[in-house]
Amino acid sequence: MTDTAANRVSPDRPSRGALQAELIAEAATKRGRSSDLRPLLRLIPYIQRRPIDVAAAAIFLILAAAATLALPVAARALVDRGFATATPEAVNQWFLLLVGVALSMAIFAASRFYFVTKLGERVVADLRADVYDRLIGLSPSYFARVRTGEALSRLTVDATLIDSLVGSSASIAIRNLVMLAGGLSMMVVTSFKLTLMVLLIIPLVLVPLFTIGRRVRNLSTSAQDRIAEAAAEASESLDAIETVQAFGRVDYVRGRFRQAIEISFTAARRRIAARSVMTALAISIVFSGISFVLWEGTRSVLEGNMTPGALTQFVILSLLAGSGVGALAEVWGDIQKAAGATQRLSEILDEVPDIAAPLQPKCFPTESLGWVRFKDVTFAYPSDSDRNALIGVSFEVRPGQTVAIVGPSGAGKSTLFRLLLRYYDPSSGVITLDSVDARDLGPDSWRDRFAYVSQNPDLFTGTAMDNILFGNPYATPKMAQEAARRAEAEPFILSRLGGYDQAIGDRGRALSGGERQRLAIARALVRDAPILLLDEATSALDAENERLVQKAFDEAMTNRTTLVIAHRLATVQRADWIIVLDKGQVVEQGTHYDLVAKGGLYAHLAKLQFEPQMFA
Ligand SMILES: Nc1ncnc2c1ncn2[C@@H]1O[C@H](COP(=O)(O)OP(=O)(O)OP(=O)(O)O)[C@@H](O)[C@H]1O
Repeated sequence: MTDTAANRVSPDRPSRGALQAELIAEAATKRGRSSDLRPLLRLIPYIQRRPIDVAAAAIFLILAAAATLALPVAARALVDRGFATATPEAVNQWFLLLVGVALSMAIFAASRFYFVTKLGERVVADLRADVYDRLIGLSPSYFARVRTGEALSRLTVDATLIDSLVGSSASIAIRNLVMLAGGLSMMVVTSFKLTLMVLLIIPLVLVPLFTIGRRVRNLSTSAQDRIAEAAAEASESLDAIETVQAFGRVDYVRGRFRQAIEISFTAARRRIAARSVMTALAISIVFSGISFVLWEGTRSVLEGNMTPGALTQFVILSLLAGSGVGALAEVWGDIQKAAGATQRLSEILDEVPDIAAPLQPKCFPTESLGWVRFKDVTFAYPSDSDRNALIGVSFEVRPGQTVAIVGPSGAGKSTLFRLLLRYYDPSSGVITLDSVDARDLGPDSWRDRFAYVSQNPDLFTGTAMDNILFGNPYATPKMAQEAARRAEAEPFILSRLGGYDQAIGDRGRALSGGERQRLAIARALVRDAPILLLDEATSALDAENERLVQKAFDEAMTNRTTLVIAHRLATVQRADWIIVLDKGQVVEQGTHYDLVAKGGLYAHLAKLQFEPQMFA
């Protein structure tokens, strides 16, 4: 981790990671469950990829359970033989055996914990990576349906739930199942009658405990919600403190906060009361049960039907079995939650990208001309399939030409770029580059031939050099510097940022609009792609920045086929050809002077949009 200001935390505050973990854990408690456990089958291939860990986990699971079950046997031997023979040596021996059993239990349990938890972390790491691989390859139409926040929360919260399942709940469940099966069989062997009694008592103990347990859980969620509401109330009024004070509503706000606090206190009191009842019930039922079995057992010992050691063994075994049932019931909820989480992650894994490579993708000719053609292209966004955003659009951009696309807002200019970058494919019609149909290629090889500068370019946290090389990971630092020079970005990189290797801050937010755009032009230049797509910023830059960006654009356009969504007079005047879009259709095309002379939509737009610039 680099030592940036954002990462430095004061020692008495939780770190960013700790806060994040807390938020994720809180969100996880509120996630829904699924009574259908089938989605969990989806995890099997991930588990199968780690056979050694699975084998080690299984072996230590069984060994740890066996060692735990050996403990009551050792206790029995100690009581029956140790006490009976009563020689100090025998007692020493039996205690040594007991310590030996306990020690091996410790080693097996630790190894089981290590392998099972490691397996869980591994499975979740693999699953997370797969989900992210899938997400980043999906087309923007997916993110029009599913909010980015939702996708991210699946990647964090749901993956955490699966983590806790594979890394702990599953291990608890399997361990307790093994113990329960082993414990019960040993109990039957030790005393069939007492086992029957225990089997009757266990549900008597557990049913009321679970009923109240569920109520306590619901009450504690509702108490947390009330606290969150009170906190939101406080934060809203503190944010608006000036308004609160200006309107003399301080007492009113105090009253409301007090009320919110009281409500949350009442919720908390209910939870505490339910918990107290549960504690009392738990202690009384469990101990009555134990006493009853002990009473019956002691009578058997007195009648000579059982040795004291066998009774000791039986009591320990039944405690182990009882806690096994309790643990199983407790993790049942986690297992259902993890099934829900796996289901949500599987939905992402099953998502098929809209744009996929054909089975037998074609290749571009090695020598790229940069010749773009739209042939009768019609397109509707999947989220708005009744309305065509482009209708029968045909035009061509010949190698090396600069073509400006103009049109009123909503005309379809950006949509045209989105089709060129293959975020979507046309509903009908064909887009070709150097005579190759876009649909005959994989999206990556198609996009390789394009460099794109958007209106408001995304930059990444990192250095200026990282950001330029993002355009082309194969470029050398020297090529990146050359690109920055041509994009007029070098002066501010050296002076304001302090060099190529200096961080540009959180996503370059501290850079001005012009600086961001010049860095983005450098990123596009280093890509050295045959087609350049430029989306001129509509927001006004100051005169100096405007001049620099324009120079950078001019440099980028030289010797390259360029399509530019134009907002400036200088750009349209310099373009070889202008395409005028309106309501998704090409309504005019020609040169600036032809189109002005024609007196159509372009002439009108030029008057409204460009002319003021002539006098600026
Ligand atoms: N993701 C989307 N889903 C549905 N409709 C969309 C989507 N994006 C754009 N549209 C619609 O498609 C039409 C064309 O939009 P587009 O963004 O291409 O216009 P534009 O010419 O670039 O406008 P502007 O100059 O304001 O950016 C508009 O009617 C718009 O509402």
